[in-house]
Amino acid sequence: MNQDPVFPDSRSDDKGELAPDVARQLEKILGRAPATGGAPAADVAATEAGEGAGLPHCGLVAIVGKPNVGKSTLLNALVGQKISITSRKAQTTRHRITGIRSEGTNQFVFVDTPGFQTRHGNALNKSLNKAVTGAVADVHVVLFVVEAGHFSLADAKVLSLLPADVPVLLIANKLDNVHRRSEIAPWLRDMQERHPFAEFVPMSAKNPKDIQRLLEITAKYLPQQDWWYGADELTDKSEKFLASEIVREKLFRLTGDELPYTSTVVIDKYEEEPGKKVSRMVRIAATIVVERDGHKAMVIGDKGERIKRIGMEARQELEKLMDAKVFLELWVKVRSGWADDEARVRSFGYE
Ligand SMILES: Nc1nc2c(ncn2[C@@H]2O[C@H](COP(=O)(O)OP(=O)(O)OP(=O)(O)O)[C@@H](O)[C@H]2O)c(=O)[nH]1
Repeated sequence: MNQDPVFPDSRSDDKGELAPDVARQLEKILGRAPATGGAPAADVAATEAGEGAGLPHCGLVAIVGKPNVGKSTLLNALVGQKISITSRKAQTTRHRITGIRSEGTNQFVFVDTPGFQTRHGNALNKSLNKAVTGAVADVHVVLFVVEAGHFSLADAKVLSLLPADVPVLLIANKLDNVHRRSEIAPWLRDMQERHPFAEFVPMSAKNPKDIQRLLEITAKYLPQQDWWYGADELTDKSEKFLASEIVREKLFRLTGDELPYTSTVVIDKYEEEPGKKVSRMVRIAATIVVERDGHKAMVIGDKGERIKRIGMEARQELEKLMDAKVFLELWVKVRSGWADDEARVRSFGYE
């Protein structure tokens, strides 16, 4: 029998009461040929678009869900390497990029959505909700992760924050924990009442075939546009990227709420040389760009105390992450009207 690896024993589920689009989704999942069934991600995007085969697609993908549903596991599997950085201060950027996957003609840029990620129950409070919703509003697709067969109040809270005009894929994760697969169809029926999900993806983040299938499904929602990052970003360029992210994290953490989020960090120099006593030595020069003189004074602090501390903490963390001796030189510059996007592009060395 042509068994599906995701739904091995649910081919005869009654789908009669499912809405046609959900039934189609389910049909796709149940009827999918095992193992070899998936077209390459690039082809999927091109086919669904009907045209533009071979043209680049690139977009922002947010992974959201209550704690412990498997978001980090999913992100790491989708990106293919562990690069997620955590920050204690939420909303240091509108989009904290947690990973990039470039495959075929598609570039998936995964972004963190501050507030959704926290372990603390009180995080979904009112003041945070606004920022959370804002951060999700301009992504191209949202992966809303729940545990297959479950839907709690905490899941409902996260779902209620999602904007209506962004496609949301329901990721029913940990399918391997569901022993009676036949119960999934009625559960999906229930789920379709809760939100107009664009797709239903029962899967396991620990199953590489499911991850590949999810990439193919997600690819359909990436707009046709040039890639924002090099194909090798987060491999050989990743450390430069990490350096700017870590300086930025320390900057915002040590200035509290005083500094506007438009302040940014640009890496001016990133040089690696073989060390004499250690195997690697990295010299980094970075500029913290702020909008006003007052902000500059704030970053520098009394007798330079604050910038020293930012530099020291960033250096220590970078040394641990890179397993190298790091020399970090920090500068502060005032530039008003500094646009966030321009800064981001420059900080990655793409001008
Ligand atoms: N059985 C099973 N366990 C999974 C799967 N995906 C994740 N897990 C486990 O679920 C637990 C939580 O996973 P995380 O990836 O840390 O979840 P998270 O949503 O990032 O959690 P927070 O950081 O608390 O928000 C871990 O023990 C994972 O190993 C899956 O597909 N199947």
